[in-house]
Amino acid sequence: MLGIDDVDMFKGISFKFQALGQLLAENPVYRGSIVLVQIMNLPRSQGNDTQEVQREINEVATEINRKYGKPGYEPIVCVNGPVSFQDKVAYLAISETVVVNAVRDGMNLVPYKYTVARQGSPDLDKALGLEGSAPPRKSVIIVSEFIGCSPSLSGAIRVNPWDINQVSEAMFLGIGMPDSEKELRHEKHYKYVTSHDVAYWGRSFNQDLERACTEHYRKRCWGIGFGLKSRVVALGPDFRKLSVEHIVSAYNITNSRLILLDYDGTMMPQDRVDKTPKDEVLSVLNSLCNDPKNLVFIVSGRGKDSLGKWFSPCERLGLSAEHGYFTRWTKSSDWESCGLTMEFDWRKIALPVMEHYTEATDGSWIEQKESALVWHHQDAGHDFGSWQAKELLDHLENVLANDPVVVKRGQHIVEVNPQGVSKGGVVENLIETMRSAGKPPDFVLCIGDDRSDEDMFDCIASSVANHSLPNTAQVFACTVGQKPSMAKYYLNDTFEVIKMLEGLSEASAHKLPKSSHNQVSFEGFL
Ligand SMILES: O=P(O)(O)OC[C@H]1O[C@H](O[C@H]2O[C@H](CO)[C@@H](O)[C@H](O)[C@H]2O)[C@H](O)[C@@H](O)[C@@H]1O
Repeated sequence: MLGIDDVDMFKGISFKFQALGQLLAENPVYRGSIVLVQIMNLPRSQGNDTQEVQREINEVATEINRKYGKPGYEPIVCVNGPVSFQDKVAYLAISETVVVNAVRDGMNLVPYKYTVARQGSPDLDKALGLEGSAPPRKSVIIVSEFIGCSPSLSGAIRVNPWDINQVSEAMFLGIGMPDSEKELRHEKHYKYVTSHDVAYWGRSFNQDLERACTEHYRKRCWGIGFGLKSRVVALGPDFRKLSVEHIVSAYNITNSRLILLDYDGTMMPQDRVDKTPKDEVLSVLNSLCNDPKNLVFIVSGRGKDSLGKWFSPCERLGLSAEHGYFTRWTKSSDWESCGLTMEFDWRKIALPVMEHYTEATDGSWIEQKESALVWHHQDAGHDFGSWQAKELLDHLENVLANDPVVVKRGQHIVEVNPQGVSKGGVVENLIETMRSAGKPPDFVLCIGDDRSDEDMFDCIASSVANHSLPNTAQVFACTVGQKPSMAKYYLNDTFEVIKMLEGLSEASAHKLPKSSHNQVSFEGFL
């Protein structure tokens, strides 16, 4: 076995020695045959800490050699640098295993150099006396999970360098590994190293740079917010504030309007504790619903019971709950479920993971909806909650990789939804229903603040592109707050949203003949 490291406190050299000690303690059969050659490059600095590391390394090596060595055999051979390039190549080429056990490091090229050296060359074969009969190439890499090259070494045995047991087991595994497996692992690494050469990295870096520059010139940067909340966002040149005059004039000339409104963060401020809609909200929704040219839907991630209760004063309002898992066309109609066949076995996997994060994150909690599971962290510490949410998202994506679900972040939430259920699907269905009824929408207003609402904007953009909407349709996809979004328009907050909707309802009120207040519901119309 071989190690090549600088002598510094991050390289985990003494941990590596301790792991070898444990291996020899547990497997006396290896005493006399296993040798770890540790090449120690000269330290790059000469501080007290380096001397301390050197002292510790020597102590551990001496102790292990005393315990498990015998005349003519030392399990640990330290080669103090500098060691010439040729000598290093020679060591690399003949070592069965390389161990890179740093607790922190940059890229660390030792495993790549080892792979190339083990692949050899005709000259090396000649030097090793293998000319003409070169056997298949094989190698074993034991690598710390905390160093830059680790993710690119898919055939390596990855270890936590702090865990002496694990490193020792990895050595045991490497030593006993069948040659055929060593060959396969070697082949993987060699392919990677030879295809990801300097020219490859140069090209991909250049491509990234070009992509970033294109975006940079296409977008405009804005400084937004104050104090700790200030940030710079890059926004498309067409992204602009939704002007009430503009939308009202489009509204006035159209006859089949689809109005889609998210709830939390759009109609209801995120920070309000009582989520019941205010009277002014119910009133504006009712007057929009009263215009026979309008189909108005609340499209929310909320459950059907809350939405049903909150919007009970709105007879003609359509509700889409749990991101479209449930739909109710009017107050008097029944809730319909989305019709997809669902299996919910994934809950048994997702729930314990969420519970684990809830336990570890004070203030967080789990919401169990009929179709989805949601982990909330609004009341947890701001930074810690966001950090945990990122971790949880990764964790859930990993454990649910083979399940029919989508894991998403929202405002202070991580949500697991069944695949195929999204707000985008709701929009698609509504447009299709209006088209089938001979009333394709010539006006679409869609407002939302969150990532799940981006699915609606995406669907609207596709409907324009594939002509599901008439060419002349007036389309207003609007996000709440200035931030990168697929929407072309923004309004700053829920207050502006309600004001704008009031503008539309006034426009309706001016046009409506008095008798229209007795019109039929959209359920009948569609
Ligand atoms: O689609 P929306 O109408 O925007 O609903 C999305 C989620 O709303 C609810 O969560 C939100 O309110 C919580 C307080 O009641 C708050 O803690 C959280 O941060 C908000 O995202 C709801 O509980 C979720 O199930 C919805 O998906």
